Formats: sequence, C-alpha cells, structure tokens
Amino acid sequence: MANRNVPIPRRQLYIGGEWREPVKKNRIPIINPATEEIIGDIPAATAEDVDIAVEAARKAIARDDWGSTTGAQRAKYLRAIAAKVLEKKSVLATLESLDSGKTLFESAADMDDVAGCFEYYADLAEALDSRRKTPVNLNSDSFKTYVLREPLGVVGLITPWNYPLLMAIWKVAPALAAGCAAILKPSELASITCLELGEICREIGLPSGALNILTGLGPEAGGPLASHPHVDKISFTGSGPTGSKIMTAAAQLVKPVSLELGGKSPIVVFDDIDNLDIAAEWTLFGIFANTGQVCSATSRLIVQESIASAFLDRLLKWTKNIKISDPLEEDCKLGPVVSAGQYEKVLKFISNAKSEGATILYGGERPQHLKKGYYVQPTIITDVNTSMEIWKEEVFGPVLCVKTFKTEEEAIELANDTKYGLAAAVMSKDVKRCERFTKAFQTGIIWINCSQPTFNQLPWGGKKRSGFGRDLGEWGLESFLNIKQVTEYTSAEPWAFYKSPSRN
Ligand SMILES: NC(=O)c1ccc[n+]([C@@H]2O[C@H](COP(=O)([O-])OP(=O)(O)OC[C@H]3O[C@@H](n4cnc5c(N)ncnc54)[C@H](O)[C@@H]3O)[C@@H](O)[C@H]2O)c1
Ligand SMILES: NCCCC=O
Ligand code: NA
Repeated sequence: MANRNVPIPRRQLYIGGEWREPVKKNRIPIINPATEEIIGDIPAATAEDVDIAVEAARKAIARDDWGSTTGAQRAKYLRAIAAKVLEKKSVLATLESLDSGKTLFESAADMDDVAGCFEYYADLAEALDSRRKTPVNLNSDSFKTYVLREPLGVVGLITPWNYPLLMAIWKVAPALAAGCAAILKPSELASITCLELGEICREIGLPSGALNILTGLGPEAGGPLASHPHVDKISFTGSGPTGSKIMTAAAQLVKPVSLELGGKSPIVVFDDIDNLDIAAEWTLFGIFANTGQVCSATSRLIVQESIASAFLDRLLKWTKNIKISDPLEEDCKLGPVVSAGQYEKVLKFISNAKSEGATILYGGERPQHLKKGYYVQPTIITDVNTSMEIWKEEVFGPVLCVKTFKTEEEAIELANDTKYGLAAAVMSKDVKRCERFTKAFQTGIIWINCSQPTFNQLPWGGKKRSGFGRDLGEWGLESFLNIKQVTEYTSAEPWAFYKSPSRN
C-alpha cells in the first residue's frame, strides 16, 4: 500500500502568482472517498475573488512578461511545468487518489499524461511562432492581406472531478500555449492537485496572473466566472445541466463557450471477432476503468445475438477477477466512486433498472468486504429495453447495460439511439464493416477494436448533447486563438467608388 500519510497541503486561492485567502474566508472539506474521512480543506472562492482573479489575468496580458511572449518563450514555461509534474509525480498521484478515489496506477498514469500534454502544447506553442502571421494571396494588385493568430484573451476553464488534474490540463496547457491568461475553476469534489499546480507555477516562475486557480462551489465560483464581462471565453467540461447553465450565462454577453459534456456511448461487438477474451477485456476497460467515471465510457454493450451468451460468460469471468480495494493498494483495479452523492446516484440507477424489469446479471451492490467508502461493485445489467432509464441516461459509475442485435442495421440503430454523441466503439475483424460504422456512428470519437485509448494529438469532443468544440490536438490550441484578418490597400490609385468633389 502506498503511503496514505502524504500530508494534504493547506492552500489558498492562487491569484496573480500568490496564495491569497478568499475574501469571505470560507473553506470546503476534502473527503477521501475510500474512507469517508475529512482529510483537509480547500478555499471557497466567491464572486469577489473571481473579480480579483480576472483583474490579475487582464494585467498579465497587458504586461510584456506574458502578453508579449513568443510561443517559444511560453514553451519553456510549459516544459518547466511538465518537468516539475514528473519530479513530484509520486506525491501528486497519491494526492489524486486520496482526493478522488482513483486507483494509484491510474493516478500515476494521469500524471504522465499531464506532463505529456504540457510537452505536446509546448511543441505547438513553438510552432505557432511561424504560423502567427499567414499571408493570404488574393491575386490582387490593390490589396495585401494576411491572417494573424492571437491569444483570445482571458479565459475561464471550468473542469470536473473524474480526472481532476488531467481534465484541467487539457485546457490549461493549450490556453497558456496560445498566450491567454487563464482562470481555472476545478471541481469542489477533487481540487487538491489543481492547487498543487499553482505551487508548481510559482516554483517555475510562471509570470504572475498567467494562470489563476480558484477552487470553490459551482454556482458561487464557476457561475460568476461564466458571466464575467471581462472573461473572453469559457471552456467547460462537466455535466449537461451545468453546461446548459454556463451557455445561458455566456449567451447574455455573446461569450464563446466550448462544452465537453457527458455520454452514453455504445460498444458494438460482432460475432466475427477472433478472440472473445480480447474483446471482453476492452469491453471491461471501456466501462470499469476509473470506476466508470469517464465521459466516454462505453456503457452500452450491443452484442450480436449469436455470441451473446458466450461473450457474457467471458465478461463475467473477467469481471469477477477485478480487484476492488482501497485505491492505494497494490493491483487495485476498481476504487470507490468520488462522493457520497455519486454513490447514492449510482445505486439509484441500479435499483431503478431493477424496478423497470432489467436483470442485474452481476454486482449491483456495495462489495461485502468493504464496510466503509463509496464502493460499488462492477455491475452488468441485461434484459434492458430502449425505454429504460439505464439505457438512456449517463450513470457515471461502473454500470454496463447490455442489449443484443441480429443485423448490422439493427446495431447501428441501437448505437445511435441516444441523445448523446461523444464516443462509440466497434469490435469486428471486417474492415469494411468497421468503415461503415465509422461513418454511421453519430459521435466525435470512434474506437475500432478497442475502447478509450486517448492521445494528446487527437481532437476530443462530441456532437448532439455531448457538446461542441474540441479539446486536445491542434483543435485544442485553435480554440484559444483569435483569428484576425488584416487587409491593406496597397494601390496608389483612388478607390473611386464616390464621385470625387475635385472633379465638380
Ligand atoms: N466530454 C468530456 O470530455 C468530459 C470529461 C469529463 C467529464 N465529463 C462529464 O462531466 C460530468 C461529471 O463531472 P461533474 O459532476 O464534475 O460535472 P458538473 O457539471 O457537476 O461540474 C463540473 C464543473 O462545473 C462547476 N459548476 C457546477 N455548477 C456550476 C454553475 N452553475 N456555474 C458554473 N460552474 C458550475 C463545478 O463546480 C465543476 O467545477 C459527467 O457528465 C461527465 O460525462 C465530460
Ligand atoms: N481518457 C480520458 C477521458 C476523459 C473523459 O472523461
Ligand atoms: Na474528494
């Protein structure tokens, strides 16, 4: 077992390069979901702190040490942050697990991804210098034109708890690479590592105000950020209902938003797969990794009738083999869900499925050997119909529902039978069929013969009610840039649209 006595730093808000007590001096308890114990607290920002942070961010943009940096200069800061994250990886990973219930293995992988994401955007920041000004040829003797890529300004980044630091960094790294000044509002349910990012920024000497970190409750800290007149964009990852509120607030000021919301993603398994075990493991990973608290979790298994019984049998064998324990224990593969609220919500989805007539094939309860902590067994639900809540709504927990199909057309219809459109997976050795599914799936992310692998270079986001805009890749950087066209009249001749008074 890793050292659970890693001290929880007592931090303040990180504003203008300094730790600053919230104006109202309120704090929110930190709860370890594996033990249900309070292990520390975080500062609770309110509208007053948002105003101070926005001012600090605006000053950063106006100052040469941030506002006039080249991409190459910003890349140095990003690389220094990445190096510090790796240096502190073990402590950061432990803190992430203590705060969110994430297995230590997954927390450590997240820290590698965090560092990798900063490094990736460092490369893109450098490349931006040569792309900053792009001439556009009009085939005109009268005009010379070019397009500038400039930082969008002050951006608000509002993020969830399921990958507390990683989801924040998917926005922080491109925002800083672009040259924006950012205000990060992480989830009140898991903010420790985001506050530690503040300490890292202080240590590496990131110019003050370039990144500000405001922890606090959604309506009290996130709300004022979303509606602030001097915030130029909100990039949000979280639930659909909160996304709607943010979009409503931003709409009052015609403030751009990007929304990465939830999902109810399908994994379609065909009977031509060579190896049931390989498909079973991907199916498991697709729904039980991070205890199912993944926006892109493939939570609806759509399996061809001819192999359904054999496949479910194999799935059960794999599921029974998952080690459920304190997330700091060696080889733990399923930790608790993040909070008491999430625990109740997941169990309610399971009991509703039962009362609607579905069968709990496996799991559905608290594991017997864990008396404390917000643990839910990995759960597989069959006899599901398309009008049931469990088929339609995002659980955000370790719950897989299963339906069978006979034909390809039926599988496509079932896969797209959702208001969401984030991700979809197909398992088949028929290349042409996989191509047909790639086209037919109404989503932003497609996995073929796998589920969940995620790469910094690729766009991340969805359609339908999973939101719009893209994190990651070059698209993640573009979303923090203002594209400015510049048109210069180069002719010595008059424009001659009006009759010249000198000719009267
Ligand atoms: N598509 C993706 O990339 C992606 C990634 C991770 C999580 N998610 C989604 O996030 C959800 C789970 O995360 P969550 O429970 O933290 O979501 P949430 O919407 O409850 O909270 C997300 C963030 O919004 C803040 N917030 C809450 N109310 C607010 C308000 N009125 N104004 C401004 N900010 C407010 C919260 O404090 C938090 O920081 C799931 O639906 C999941 O699918 C999506
Ligand atoms: N693999 C990272 C998924 C992020 C969404 O929840
Ligand atoms: Na917590």
